[in-house]
This record gives sequence, structure tokens and C-alpha cells, in this order.
Amino acid sequence: MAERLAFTKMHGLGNDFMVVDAVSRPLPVADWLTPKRIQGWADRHFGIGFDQLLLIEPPNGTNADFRYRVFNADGGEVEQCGNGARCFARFVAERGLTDRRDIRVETAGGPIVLHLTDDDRVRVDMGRPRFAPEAIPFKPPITASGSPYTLMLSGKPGGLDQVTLEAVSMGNPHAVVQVEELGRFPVEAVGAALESHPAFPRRVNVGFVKQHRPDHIGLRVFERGAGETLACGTGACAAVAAGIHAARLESPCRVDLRGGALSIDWSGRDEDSLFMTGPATFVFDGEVAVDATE
Ligand SMILES: N[C@H](CCC[C@H](N)C(=O)O)C(=O)O
Repeated sequence: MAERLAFTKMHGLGNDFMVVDAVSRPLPVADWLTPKRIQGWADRHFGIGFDQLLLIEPPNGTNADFRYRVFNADGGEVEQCGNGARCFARFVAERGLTDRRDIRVETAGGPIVLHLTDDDRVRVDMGRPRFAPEAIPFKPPITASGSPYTLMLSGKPGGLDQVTLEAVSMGNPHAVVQVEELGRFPVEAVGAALESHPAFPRRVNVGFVKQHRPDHIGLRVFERGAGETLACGTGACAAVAAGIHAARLESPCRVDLRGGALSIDWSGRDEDSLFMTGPATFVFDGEVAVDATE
């Protein structure tokens, strides 16, 4: 007889998630959330369909309120998910797992703090952006004299034989590429080429930015382990951090993604946290059979 796993489908601006609560009901996570099973559930035709699976656990020995783990559609566990953090906050608040309005969370990419605003949005302290190549991790070309970096591309993806980018860590790795026109840019081809580029030992999320004004950008993101998504929270944070770091952008900055808009603010001082504010949406509750023989 197969076990049943309860989950909640949520999204942040169309970046969608399977949310699993392992606080109310402890789960045999290692046995159940295998990469193969996550890949199957992520499939939009044969499974539930999502960009990431978010696992909510009790804190792991720190003074945090919860631990939050993120798995991409390809089954790999990663450090951070910005849109997922907002969905996490609304889930734990509205399902009675906490009565706090400021929620401290452990993540593999470092601690974050989630604040529930009065209009059902969530403001997330995403921690400090990091630009040092070793923090990304990123191996710049030996000829590079610093950011922005020019990487050669093999096979001319999207007709390009090189690309200029900035590299930022928001706990997870991001490459930020400035483009003239987002609608027609070959995001799939260039994003896939950069995601697996040898300069990024742990692969990378790739953001393509069109700057409209110093406080307003458009962004498309080809995500590590998920492909192009309708929105990427850490991608929006990385794009604005790179722009402020390079004195192109100012704070607060509006980021228009395919699924909607986020507001990002950061002082530009390395020691200060960057903040992201945006919505989180419940879609449905469901359950799925966990067949031990799979
Ligand atoms: N694909 C990302 C994880 C999800 C990030 C994204 N969904 C967000 O909202 O930040 C990575 O491999 O680091």
C-alpha cells in the first residue's frame, strides 16, 4: 500500500512550487525526496509540475524558527530561492506553524528573515550580496582584469561566440548579462550555454537585464536546474545588486519579470543586507502517492 504525501502548490509571480510541510508531520525525507522522484513530480505532463520543491523542517540546532530546503526540478538540492521564501512565509503563517510576523529561517545559503506585511506581501532580508569570484563560485578567465567578465561560448549559442557578465552570489550563484532587447534575446540558447559553462563549477542561474531607468529594469532568468522561469527572486536580487555595485542602478529598484514585479532595495554597502518585497500565492492542496518501489 503506497504512502501518501500531502503538499501545497504555491507560486511567486508564476515561479511555482510544491511545498512540503515536514514540521506538522515528520517525513522520511531521504527515502521519499529522491532526485528521481522529485524530477518525476516536477514534470508538467506526467507529474504535479513545478520549478522547485520547498521542504519546511524544524530548525537544525540554531535559534531560527524553521529550516527551509530547496530542490530544483532536476532533483538537485540548492542553497536559496527568493520567490520560494515568500511562499514559505505565507505558508507557515496561514497554516498555523507560527504566529510570528518576523520569521527567522535557516537555509543552505545562509540565514534569512521573512517579514509578513499587512497587504499579504512578504519582505525578505536576503542577506548580503557577494561579488568575490570564490564566493559565487566563479573561475574568471585568466585574462580578466575584473568585473564585468567576458566569457567565450562554444558552438555560437544564439549566434554569440562570447558574452559579458557580472557574477553575484545571493547564497546561490548568478550571472547577470545586460541586453538591449529582452523579447527577442535567445535566452534559452545563451542561458543553457552559461548554466553549464566550466567557469561556474556549481553551474549558475543566468539573468538577462534590460535597464529602463536607474530605478527600473526588465529581467528574464534562465534558472540552474529549471530552465527559464516566469520569475526568479534571487535573480532579481542579483541583477539589482550587480547594478548598484556598478553604480548603474539605485535603490529601491523595480524589477519587471515575465510573471510580475518585485521591489529590491540595498544600500550598496557590502556589510548591509539586500531586501526583496513581493507577493506569494496559494494555488491548491493535494497529495501524491509515494511508491516505495519507485
Ligand atoms: N534555480 C535556483 C533555485 C531557485 C531560485 C529561484 N526560483 C528564486 O526565486 O530565487 C538555483 O539553482 O540556485
